This record gives sequence, structure tokens and C-alpha cells, in this order.
Amino acid sequence: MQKLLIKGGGALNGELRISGSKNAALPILAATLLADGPVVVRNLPHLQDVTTMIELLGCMGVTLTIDEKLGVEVDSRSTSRYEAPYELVKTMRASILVLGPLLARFGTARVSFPGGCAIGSRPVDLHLRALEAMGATIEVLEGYIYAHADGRLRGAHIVMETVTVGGTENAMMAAVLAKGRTVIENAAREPEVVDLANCLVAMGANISGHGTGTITVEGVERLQGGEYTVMSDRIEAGTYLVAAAATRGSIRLRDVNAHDLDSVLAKLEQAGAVIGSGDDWISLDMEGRQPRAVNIRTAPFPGFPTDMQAQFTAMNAVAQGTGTVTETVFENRLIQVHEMNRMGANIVLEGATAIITGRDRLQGAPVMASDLRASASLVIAGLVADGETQVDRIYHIDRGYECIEEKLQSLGANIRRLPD
Ligand SMILES: CC(=O)N[C@H]1[C@@H](OP(=O)(O)OP(=O)(O)OC[C@H]2O[C@@H](n3ccc(=O)[nH]c3=O)[C@H](O)[C@@H]2O)O[C@H](CO)[C@@H](O)[C@@H]1O
Ligand SMILES: C=C(OP(=O)(O)O)C(=O)O
Repeated sequence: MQKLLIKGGGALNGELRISGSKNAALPILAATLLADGPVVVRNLPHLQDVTTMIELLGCMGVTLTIDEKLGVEVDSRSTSRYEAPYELVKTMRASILVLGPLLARFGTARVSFPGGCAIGSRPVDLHLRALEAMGATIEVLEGYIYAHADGRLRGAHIVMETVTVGGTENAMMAAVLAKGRTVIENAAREPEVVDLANCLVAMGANISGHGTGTITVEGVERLQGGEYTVMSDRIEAGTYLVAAAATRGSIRLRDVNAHDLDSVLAKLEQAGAVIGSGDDWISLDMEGRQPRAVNIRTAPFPGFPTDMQAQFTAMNAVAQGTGTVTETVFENRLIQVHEMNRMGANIVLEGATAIITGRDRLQGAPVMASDLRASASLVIAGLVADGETQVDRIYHIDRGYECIEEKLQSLGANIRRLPD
């Protein structure tokens, strides 16, 4: 298995371009199943998860034309299989996002049950309930979700019991071709949900209220093809900002929207960073100072993103004072703590809260990645550790960070990939 070898020490300094967002690209690719014509998707990040989604569409008979410069053209008029097999779903839970589009467009879908993963049990009951409210019949048999609709789905009034990003996306995608109006209450307000809605609107959908807790969809008979540019990855951006802060460096990010990162930037300012931002850039300067520890509590957008808490755990581990990180979205997402303690961090776990007392530096050690963001946090820990850190199982990182070692090298980090 490939590993990342990091020799910690220096501050990160320099400028980076932020890639397209994984969590927007995946539902947008799934949404191309709804269009009655080719859709060109631009700014797709080069990530394992995006490759998996493209492979999944390919398995269904969708025609894909990949042009490195122009993006990917997806034509779902050739779709001939309406299923997502276990072999692909097990490597990427977001495969569940094809369920709503398949059902709405073709009236049938067979999608492997995604199951849990390292960070929690992650049920999809709310996705299924929303589709049932729109008239779908759903059965779970031998690990697969079988969904069927007699004719068009019907608009419905859906109140989400919990804020769910994927559940909101599946319901919204199903609703665009349903007969009548769908109202989704307690909808997720994440920027990626808004990006998906904007893409659907560009294809002819009638959606309003995206970005608020109530999304209204007036169903239309068909969506046409078109072109869409995926938003930039706020979590990738946040990760590099935290890495720069933890190493006491200075960084400027291009092609990024600062408003998507308000809660993260506020915490970085509390930690002592000087933040600047413009239309499509963010800068952070620690001016060589040790960060101050901050308290984090994760929550759905506009709250502090769960996908950024592990990185802040790493920063707190080398900060002045004691900070807490409380995870409220997933039940088991503080896995990074055990590996960081092996690197000399002082972190005590109390239920869903990590209490982190900062040290001046950590010590390099061999560590194991357990999920995507925990892996990123171990890379940050490696950058602020004396000696060598080897991060194993980095296939997790490759799901969500484009060219992570090249990007970090361009900021002055001593990091390289060790082959299998
Ligand atoms: C591909 C993608 O976009 N992934 C993101 C998406 O995941 P994902 O869409 O899977 O996360 P959700 O927002 O659905 O999950 C939030 C919470 O709701 C629970 N839940 C969800 C659905 C459901 O039917 N029943 C239920 O109980 C989950 O177990 C979790 O505790 O949002 C998460 C929360 O911001 C992020 O961490 C992930 O990076
Ligand atoms: C948890 C994440 O992704 P996924 O929902 O695809 O597992 C993530 O991006 O941090």
C-alpha cells in the first residue's frame, strides 16, 4: 500500500489553486442522469471518488467523453442499466446519490445499500423516506435497495428529521422531474447543495430556496443538457489554511470563495491568523507565531463543518493553551486522536469531545489513516513533527485531495509518496 513520508519542520509558504469540490462534483455527476441531452461538467477535481462516479455512470451505459481541458461530457440518453453495484458503492458511499435521479428519470433503480464507514453508521433512511413520500415503492433485499415508481413521482411535503446533505440532494434530484410541487423542510444549506441546485436550474429545473432550510421544487417534464462549472472545494481550501496556520506559515489560495468558509476563517482568526480575502482568494498569515488553541463544535452549515474538525485537532495539538473539539454530526469521528497521541500529542477523549493541550512540537511516527479527513489531519501533524512521519493507507486521502503531495511541496513541505 502506498504511504506518504513527511519530514516535518518548516513553515508552509506560498500560493495554491484550489480544485473543484468533491462533494459538489459527485451529486452533479449523478444529476446528469436526469438530463435529456449531453451535460458538460467543468472543474471536476482529479480524485479517486470522481473516477469512481464516472465508472459508475459508465457501468449504467451512460456515454462519457473526457477532455482534460474542457471537462467531461455526460450523455445519459444511452443509459441501459439502472443499478449501482456493491463493488463500487463499497468504495464510495456517495454512489447512493444515483438513486433519486434513476428513479425520477427511469422509474426504477437497484442500488447497493451503502452501509456505515469508519466515521459512523451513516444510515440512508431519510433518503428512502423522502422518495417514498413522492410515491416510490422501496424494498431492501440482499443488501440492495430496489426502488420503483409507477409513472412520474409526485411532489410531496418532506420534513427531514435530521439535516442531511445527501438526503436533501437525493430528494431534490428526484423532485425536479416529479409531478407537482415538492417542499423540503429542514433541508441542508451546505454550499454543495446550492451548487447542485444551481446546476439543476441550469438544466431547466425549477428550484427556489436552496441555501435556506426550505427548498421548493416545481417539477418539470424534462431537463435538457447544458454546461456547468463545479464550485471550488471549501474543505480542501480549509485544510491548506489550517496546515499553514499550524506550521506558522503564510499562504494565499486562489479560486476559492471565502463566504463558504466563514465559520472556519473565524476560528483561524481566533487562533491568531491574519486573514485577508477577495472575490476569489483567501490569504492567511501566522507571522511566525504559534497558534492559540480554539474550541470547535461541529454543526450543519452555516455551523462549523465536521469535515474540518480533524484538521483543527492537529492545529490545537501544537497550539498555545487547551482547546476542545466536539463532534456532533457523526458518532465516531475523532479517530485521529489516537494516532496523534502516538505522535506525542496531549489529547484526552471525553465522549464526543477531544480535549487538546498544545505542545510546542509533535514527534514523527508511523501512523495509519482511517478516513479521508483524519488522514489529512495526520499529514498536518506530520508537518509539525520533528523527524519522519509515515502515513499509511493513503488511499483515503486520494479520495478527496488532488495531488496533495505536489501541492504541499509547492508550499515548501518535505513530503513524498512511497510506492507500494
Ligand atoms: C459526499 C458528501 O457530500 N459527503 C458529505 C455529506 O455526507 P452525507 O450526505 O452522507 O452526510 P449527512 O448530512 O447525510 O449526514 C448527517 C447526519 O445525518 C445522519 N443521517 C443521514 C441520512 C439519513 O438518511 N439518516 C441519517 O440519520 C448521518 O448518519 C449523520 O449523522 O455531508 C456530511 C456532513 O456535512 C459530510 O461530512 C460529508 O463529507
Ligand atoms: C466524509 C466525507 O466524504 P464521504 O461522505 O464521501 O464519505 C468527507 O468528504 O469528509
